[in-house]
Amino acid sequence: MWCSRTALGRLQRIAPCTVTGHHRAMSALPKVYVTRRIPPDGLDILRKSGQVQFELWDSDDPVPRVELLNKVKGCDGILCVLTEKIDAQLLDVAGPNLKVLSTMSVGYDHLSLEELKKSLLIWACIFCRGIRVGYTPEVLTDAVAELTVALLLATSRRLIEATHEAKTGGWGTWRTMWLCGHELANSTVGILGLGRIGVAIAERLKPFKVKKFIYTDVEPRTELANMINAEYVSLDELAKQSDFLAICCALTPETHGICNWNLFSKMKKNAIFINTSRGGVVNQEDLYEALSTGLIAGAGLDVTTPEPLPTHHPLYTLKNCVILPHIASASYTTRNAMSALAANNLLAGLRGEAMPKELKL
Ligand SMILES: O=C(O)C(=O)CO
Repeated sequence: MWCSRTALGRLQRIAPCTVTGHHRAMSALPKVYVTRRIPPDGLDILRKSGQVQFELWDSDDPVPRVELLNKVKGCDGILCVLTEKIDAQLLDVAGPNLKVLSTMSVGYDHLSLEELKKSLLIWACIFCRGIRVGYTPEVLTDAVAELTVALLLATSRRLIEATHEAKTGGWGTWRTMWLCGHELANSTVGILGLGRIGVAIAERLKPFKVKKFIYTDVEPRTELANMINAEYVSLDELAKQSDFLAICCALTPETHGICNWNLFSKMKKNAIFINTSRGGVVNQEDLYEALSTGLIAGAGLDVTTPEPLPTHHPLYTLKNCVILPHIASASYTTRNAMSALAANNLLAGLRGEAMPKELKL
């Protein structure tokens, strides 16, 4: 149901699905479905715009797929988060009104880009979906880089193990080699996938007296690399030379499972592997083998496959594996900035204007 604000009080009681919108000439306003309770800045922008009537899945948990498919029918715009799979089925159900998809994320591996731009043959007519896509790069770079450094230090200096020992009586006396880790001073830091986030990580690590930054990507990224004085190397060399390896690449068919036995077996025994990109770039069985056999020293993962990683997963049993629940961008400032940018992308797209951050399809 699509309603005016006057009906909002009544409808809010049937949470988590809340209806809201603008009550003047409601039927004329574009219809938008927001697939999650997004941070307040973005919601305020949508509410105050007077430009759309929107319905929101007012919950911290993902909207069930059946509900999602039901709610997107006839929508002009969708604002989603990274847990929603935007595929052919959803786009078919949404129908030809859908003009804009705005995701509150920098990653877009949950969107089927091919389907978004596809032409379809319906009743002998060529119908081009031509859906424009907004996303949220840059606003989360600082938060993700900061968390990556925190995770790297927590893993390399064994902070989680250490607090556990202190709390559970393992702290006997000061011991010469107890809980020793690996330090950044004089190290080589490797970056797999050099973009804004990789540069921001390197800038933060430099004051720790890192000796050398190296990176690999599909091709040299000279301008970005010059900002951090990083050398372009092959994937093999990256594995061989890195004392710390930060994974910063997008998940694509080419990077799916790229961190596998082949990579781990070339890495140094003292190497620390850090992933804050997407779980799908890692072969987790191979990582488990590498960590449990001492092939590499440790891993810090903010992302896994699946998410959430089930509590019985073998990676949790390893002391040298620190697992976080996908929180790299989770600062109040950043999540609000992401929601505001997602809202502004959506509104600009619906007005037929250039979006502040539009994905080139
Ligand atoms: O924006 C993204 O892609 C995320 O993973 C959230 O941090």
